[in-house]
Amino acid sequence: MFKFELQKTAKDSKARLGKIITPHGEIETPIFMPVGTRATVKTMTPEEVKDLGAQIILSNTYHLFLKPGMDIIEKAGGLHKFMNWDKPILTDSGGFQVFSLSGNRKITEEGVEFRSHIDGSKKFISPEVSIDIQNTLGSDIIMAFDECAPYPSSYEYIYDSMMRTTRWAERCKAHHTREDQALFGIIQGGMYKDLREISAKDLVSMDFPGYAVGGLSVGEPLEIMNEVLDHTTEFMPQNKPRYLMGVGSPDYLFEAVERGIDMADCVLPTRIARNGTVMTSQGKLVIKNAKYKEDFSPLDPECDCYTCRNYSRAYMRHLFNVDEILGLRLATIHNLRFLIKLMEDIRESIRGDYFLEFKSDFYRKYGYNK
Ligand SMILES: Nc1nc(=O)c2cc3nc(NCCN4CCCCC4)[nH]c3cc2[nH]1
Ligand SMILES: [Zn+2]
Repeated sequence: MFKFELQKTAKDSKARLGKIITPHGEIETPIFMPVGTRATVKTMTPEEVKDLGAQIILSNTYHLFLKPGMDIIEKAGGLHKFMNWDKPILTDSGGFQVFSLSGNRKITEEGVEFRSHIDGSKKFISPEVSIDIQNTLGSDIIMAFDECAPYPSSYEYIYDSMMRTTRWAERCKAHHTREDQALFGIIQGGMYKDLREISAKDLVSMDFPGYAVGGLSVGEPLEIMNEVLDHTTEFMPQNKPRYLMGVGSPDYLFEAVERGIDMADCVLPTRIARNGTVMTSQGKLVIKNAKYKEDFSPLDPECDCYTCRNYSRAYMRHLFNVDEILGLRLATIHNLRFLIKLMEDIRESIRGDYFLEFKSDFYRKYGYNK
């Protein structure tokens, strides 16, 4: 039902090629996963997401639990049917969202009491509740219920939080029964290398089919993320997928792949698209800038997406200037294609043993002065 095949590891970095096999299809790694938090990749139809080359999308337990609620999704026959997406889906467990979205919440050993960010009503999620929700959603890869501690946090806080997350992971594993879903453990430990090692070893001993590195991309400098990540992947099994949560700009993706990460997700490309910022091979571009008023070239001359093949920067600037919905869609198509294509090129560079050269060429053109 769920399998990971490690196909190649680079000689001069920890970058690797792999393939994940799930009941809804195969996923070539390294992979970027578009986010469809509330059962839609915002402004895109599933067919458009597929045409962009997306192999798997992400959705969120927390949001779907609140709206439309599990009753409706159950009656719809699960999330795939409900949203008309027949490829793999990964669902996050609600841990991050509860801690980052709802204001007041109470964490106990049992779980987390919080108020819905929609109507303020009292809600409760525990490891068992999170697993039950994800079982109902029917996603192919589900995540353990964890606490993503804020940055910065004290050593003591991270230690207690990480140990509780490990106890919650045990409860998730004990409660999860669906054979056709792969439950990933999530490694915590903040920015403390010794705690990352403890968390990784404890979770690896529970033998999950895959592991995520949580608690990163929470505002820490990229250098710190890199250091913590480089250390953490040392304790993650070679033969299982490694998923870095919440990462989605070109540099973060390159740095993560270089340190042995296979999967990543982020709302960034779709979110910045909706406010008119697009990623191009020459760096980011804010389309509302007056300098594009009469620029009839495509967003990115090197891009093969529908938007770049059919529309100009001047037209895109016009659409954003007059708040036309088409602008949101065309910019989203471009940004998603840009990252999906980047991951295709990264996979090709690992296959051909030129990943590090590809990375430095890309950084130079994109304007990263690293
Ligand atoms: N269950 C769970 N556990 C985590 O530790 C976690 C850690 C995460 N870190 C992020 N970062 C997202 C950063 N993102 C950047 C672009 C704007 C919106 C926020 N997402 C995460 C999701 C996560 N989910
Ligand atoms: Zn494009």
